[in-house]
Amino acid sequence: MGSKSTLYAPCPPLPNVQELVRTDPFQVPETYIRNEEDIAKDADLCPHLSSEVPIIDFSLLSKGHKEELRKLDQACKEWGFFQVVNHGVATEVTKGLKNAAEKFFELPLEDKNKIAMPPNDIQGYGHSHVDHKVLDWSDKLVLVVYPHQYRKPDVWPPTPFKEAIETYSSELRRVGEQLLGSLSLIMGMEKDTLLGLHQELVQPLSVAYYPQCSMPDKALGLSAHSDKGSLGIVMQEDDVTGLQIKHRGKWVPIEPISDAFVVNVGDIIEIWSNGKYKSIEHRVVTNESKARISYSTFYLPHQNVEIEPLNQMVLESPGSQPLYKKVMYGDYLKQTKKMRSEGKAHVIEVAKIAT
Ligand SMILES: O=C(O)CCC(=O)C(=O)O
Ligand SMILES: [Fe+2]
Repeated sequence: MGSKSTLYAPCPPLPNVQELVRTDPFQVPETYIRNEEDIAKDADLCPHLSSEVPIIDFSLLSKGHKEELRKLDQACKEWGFFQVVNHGVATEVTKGLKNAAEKFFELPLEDKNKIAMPPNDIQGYGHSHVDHKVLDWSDKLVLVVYPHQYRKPDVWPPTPFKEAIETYSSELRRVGEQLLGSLSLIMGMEKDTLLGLHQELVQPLSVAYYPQCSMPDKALGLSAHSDKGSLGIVMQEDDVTGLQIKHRGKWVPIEPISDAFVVNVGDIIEIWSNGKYKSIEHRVVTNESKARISYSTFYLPHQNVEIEPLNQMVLESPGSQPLYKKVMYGDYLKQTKKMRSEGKAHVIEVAKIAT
């Protein structure tokens, strides 16, 4: 016995936030309240810049239209975020997922907990454990959908939610691969290069439920972070704004556009592009009167892939020097997970070369 067993004792599960609100809509436990300093920084909110977040026509992009590719390059350089329209995913598919998810979150907790995330795991319904920061005002269902062999059938919901996830994710695989193709082109490579560099395109889906919150300025639905994969695609609901991105030191809300997806550059594209394309900090704020559900698809490389700035991106950058060290993707994930830093300081600490 002794210290080792204490260290590895399973962490107690975090509270279910939806249930907290159901039992008392006005309670916000201390563990969710941000520190004063952080809250004071919210004066940097800039809603009027929302209309400037780039919008890209996916169907033109897929056909290789020069102007759309130029817009993509600009969006990834200046914003790290953009919305895509005309993505070709049928409304029945997106609606199908939204309807099924809404029904799932309405179930009693004991039913939802039939697919609870086991301790020390990242798949299933609940929260992956965090021991170092203010808690997020949300519950999540996280599933690795592709490749098939990473699936954990015990934490998948039953039909019809299961089918809706399958259908949506297979469509999103096509959209993600196509976007990686367009990114390869604007990085001066063959269309299939970035996809190939993943060795295996790992694709998790995170369905997040952000309950209403009686203290929206004190608790965040999701604290500031950057995504650790190559790309992320978020489907938002039409009627609740929550996602905000850091643009030139200010928080800019991403206003939902009906039938659009929000796409963002992750840390790995930032490293591959030697910092030309930016993995931007983002967060989700809470809403006093409405719950919000979001659907985030992530694309990640195989954990044994060595990530480093690509040659031609180094050559075209000022000074022609790599700005990031070589790091194995699995190690990158492990190291960044251990870190207590907020936001995207982990990219700097783990991969960036001091200049
Ligand atoms: O809920 C959202 O809009 C964004 C979620 C997100 O950024 C994430 O899960 O990494
Ligand atoms: Fe994110």
